[in-house]
Amino acid sequence: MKIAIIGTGNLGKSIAKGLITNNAITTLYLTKRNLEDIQDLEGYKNVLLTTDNIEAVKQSDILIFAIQPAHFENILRDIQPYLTDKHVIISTITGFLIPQIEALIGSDQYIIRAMPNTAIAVGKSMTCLCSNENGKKRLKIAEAIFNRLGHTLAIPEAQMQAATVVCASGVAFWMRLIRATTQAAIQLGFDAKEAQELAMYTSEGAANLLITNGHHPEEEIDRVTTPKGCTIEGLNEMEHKGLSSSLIQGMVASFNKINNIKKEQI
Ligand SMILES: NC(=O)C1=CN([C@@H]2O[C@H](COP(=O)(O)OP(=O)(O)OC[C@H]3O[C@@H](n4cnc5c(N)ncnc54)[C@H](OP(=O)(O)O)[C@@H]3O)[C@@H](O)[C@H]2O)C=CC1
Ligand SMILES: O=C(O)[C@@H]1CCC=N1
Repeated sequence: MKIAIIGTGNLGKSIAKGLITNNAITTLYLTKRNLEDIQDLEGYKNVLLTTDNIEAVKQSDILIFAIQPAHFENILRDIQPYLTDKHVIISTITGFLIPQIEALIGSDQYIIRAMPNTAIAVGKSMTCLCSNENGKKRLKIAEAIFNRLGHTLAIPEAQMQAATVVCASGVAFWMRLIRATTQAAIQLGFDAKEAQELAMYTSEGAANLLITNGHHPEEEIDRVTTPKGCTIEGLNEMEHKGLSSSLIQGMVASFNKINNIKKEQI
């Protein structure tokens, strides 16, 4: 597949790493105004770095946009004259709605919104997808790309803001939980490196139990909490201090902020 990533910053570079590692490209154009930060990707076969978005668009079929929301409109205006029927437009931009994209480049384009996360760099992104009417004809292509780089779920566009919080911002939320677990493990006597090892692999194991068994989390919790044991003592203390409540409130705050980003743009 001939893919271009327009805006190779934190997310764009993560997508590029995932695509390169998974051999999911025939050519990969990576664009940004200052190429210094992505020089490390230059040596890979069939990977081309350029500051020229139009050249990348002309040479590619799949266009993945990963610039900041404020830059998207101007870039779409610049590349619009060069779009043809071969192109699939994939936007990862937060809060930029399909009708806004259609207003700039036309509803006859194949437009898909993807919400991946930075774990795409290691082929483990949870990516939500939606499309415009025409884009439904190319949704399978987007699913094929992102399924190689993790797990996908097609959702209505109305749920895209919520998906951003749960999946994209979610990586940061989980990192903080893993970091806090590491700090506790250090206080309980492990050195920092071992503490992080324990935290990372325990969280991986917990997630995999749910993925593999399809159980509800409480079912797995019931298997661990010995009556009058140490697990329930710790778990209840965490809940007295507001663990679940604090997570839920934080995610709702994050969601409200996205709605403001959207308003600021309109
Ligand atoms: N970070 C994340 O985890 C996620 C981000 N997103 C969304 O993805 C988008 C990108 O986020 P993120 O990667 O964090 O942002 P970054 O700021 O890290 O990346 C954006 C990149 O765009 C480049 N850029 C700016 N202007 C242009 C231009 N005219 N042509 C080509 N490239 C340009 C910038 O480089 P330079 O200045 O050198 O041009 C920069 O590296 C955002 O819309 C965000 O909402 C979605 C899901 C997850
Ligand atoms: O924090 C942000 O606004 C972007 C969107 C999701 C992840 N990063």
